[in-house]
Amino acid sequence: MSVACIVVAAGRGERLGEERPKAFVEVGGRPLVWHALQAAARSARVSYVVVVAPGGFEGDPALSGADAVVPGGATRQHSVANGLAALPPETGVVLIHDAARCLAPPSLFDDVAAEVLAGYDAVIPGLAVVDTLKVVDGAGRVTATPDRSQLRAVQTPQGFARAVIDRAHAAAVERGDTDAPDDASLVERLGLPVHVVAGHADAFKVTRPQDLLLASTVLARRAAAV
Ligand SMILES: Nc1ccn([C@@H]2O[C@H](COP(=O)(O)OP(=O)(O)OP(=O)(O)O)[C@@H](O)[C@H]2O)c(=O)n1
Ligand SMILES: C[C@](O)(CO)[C@H](O)COP(=O)(O)O
Repeated sequence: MSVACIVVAAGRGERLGEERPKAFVEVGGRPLVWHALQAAARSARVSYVVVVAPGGFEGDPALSGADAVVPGGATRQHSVANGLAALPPETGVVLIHDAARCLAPPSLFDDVAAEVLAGYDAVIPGLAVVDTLKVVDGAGRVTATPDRSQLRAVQTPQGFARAVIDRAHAAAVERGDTDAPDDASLVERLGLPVHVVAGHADAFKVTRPQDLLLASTVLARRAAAV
């Protein structure tokens, strides 16, 4: 079955605070989206990659390895929908990946795709959380302390049977949802199970300035290992 990957790269990156869109900020001399695209393309399972790009960046040389480039939308959910609309008809499995998780290794794409190919409709990588989390009300009062052993910090790539993710996004549009936190949450809304596999420490999301320092360190470690 054919596996395609959508790399969403159309966000502004407000929390990073750089001039240019976050996916085009460089680490190790290359834009974040270039690293993400390389990892997707190096996965043994992925045969087609669509990048969802911010306005004005569709022709950027960093995207030359993509099979297709489409424009982004106002929210991540809209950007993913644009990517879904651009998939070739033969696509049976869809991986959806954040350009911001630029150092997720190819093996993570392989692992997620393998589980979908094995029959799961929705597969997401997750890591145990390292902080104690609190539920807090509008007045800043703690209302609960969830059992940490049941929580996971989830990453991308998230993988789906194509028919399921198409249906999940169509249902979101019907409900009027526009800004889902992730794609798996839309599958959850259909009442379908979502399967969690082991995430990877390198699949962290570049969100704030200090994350760029971590990304540089990871790249240096990889360069030293070869
Ligand atoms: N309209 C949007 C918003 C986000 N994304 C992508 O979704 C991924 C995860 O989003 P996030 O890390 O929150 O990126 P931004 O929305 O750019 O960050 P911020 O919230 O700080 O502005 C990123 O790869 C981002 O480019 C997108 O393609 N289209
Ligand atoms: C999709 C995601 O990366 C899974 O952890 C995350 O939900 C994106 O969140 P953001 O609000 O766009 O940073």
